[in-house]
Amino acid sequence: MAQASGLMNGKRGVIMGVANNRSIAWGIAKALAEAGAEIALTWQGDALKKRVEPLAQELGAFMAGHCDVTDLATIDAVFSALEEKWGKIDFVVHAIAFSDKDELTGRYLDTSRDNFARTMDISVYSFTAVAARADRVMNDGGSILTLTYYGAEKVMPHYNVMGVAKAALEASVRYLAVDLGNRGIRVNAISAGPIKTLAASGIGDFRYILKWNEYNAPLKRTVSIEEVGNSALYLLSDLSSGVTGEVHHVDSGYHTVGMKAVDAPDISVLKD
Ligand SMILES: NC(=O)c1ccc[n+]([C@@H]2O[C@H](COP(=O)([O-])OP(=O)(O)OC[C@H]3O[C@@H](n4cnc5c(N)ncnc54)[C@H](O)[C@@H]3O)[C@@H](O)[C@H]2O)c1
Repeated sequence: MAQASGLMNGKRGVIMGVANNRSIAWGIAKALAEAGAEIALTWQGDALKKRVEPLAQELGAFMAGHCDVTDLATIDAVFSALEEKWGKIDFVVHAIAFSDKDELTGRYLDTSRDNFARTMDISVYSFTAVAARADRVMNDGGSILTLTYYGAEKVMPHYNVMGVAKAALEASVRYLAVDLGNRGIRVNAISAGPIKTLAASGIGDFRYILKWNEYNAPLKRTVSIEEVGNSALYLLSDLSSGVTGEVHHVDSGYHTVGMKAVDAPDISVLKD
């Protein structure tokens, strides 16, 4: 992406949700760093800190702190650390979601109240909580991005309560875009196609979902974290200065098709 070099010069921001080098957030971090951004990373707990630390070193990123979004004080602490280090920031990436994997299989109907509330808290409310804190330390004209999935729009096998959460997350993007628009701050989402990450491994029959996308998407393949990163670079840079409240699909075009492709094999569920 040599043509992107310098696009993010002078811009600073935080990327929340790197767990390892397969995380979508890591694909975004690499694209932004390559384009000249100064980056801060957060981590969830000591176990992940060990994985995130060497990745941060690779990009010269600032380790902004432990953040478990169920504990709002940890979000406050991260934004205080960013303010202390940089004063103001220009972008925030929220790549955080969680649901009990026992409920990411079978019927949506069987979702428990506890897991429904926890899934919504971690995967939806946290975005609003982060945006509220970002508002206080963000330069006018900043950009905020979250990650969603097509299961928000259409029923996907096993996605269940996470689909309901992503629908609410996408609605949050639109409401936050209005709340922050008067300062020129933009709020968007990338709807990524399926990618094999730690979070995705909790979803039932995920290999089948990957294969189905590969056979039926217009581009006849799945997407990489680098491709999501490059689209994130557009949404976080001034190239997209007229774009807000948008859900941008980076899914090899899968969301445009209505049926199995005529030339696609009629596969059945694949077991690991
Ligand atoms: N992988 C896919 O197929 C796919 C497709 C579309 C959208 N997404 C979305 O992309 C985002 C990133 O997921 P990923 O696939 O890169 O997986 P990942 O496992 O690499 O990242 C998920 C991140 O969420 C964080 N997280 C979970 N609970 C948290 C909490 N309580 N507090 C703070 N952080 C918490 C984890 O620490 C981890 O860093 C998620 O929102 C996911 O729903 C993923």
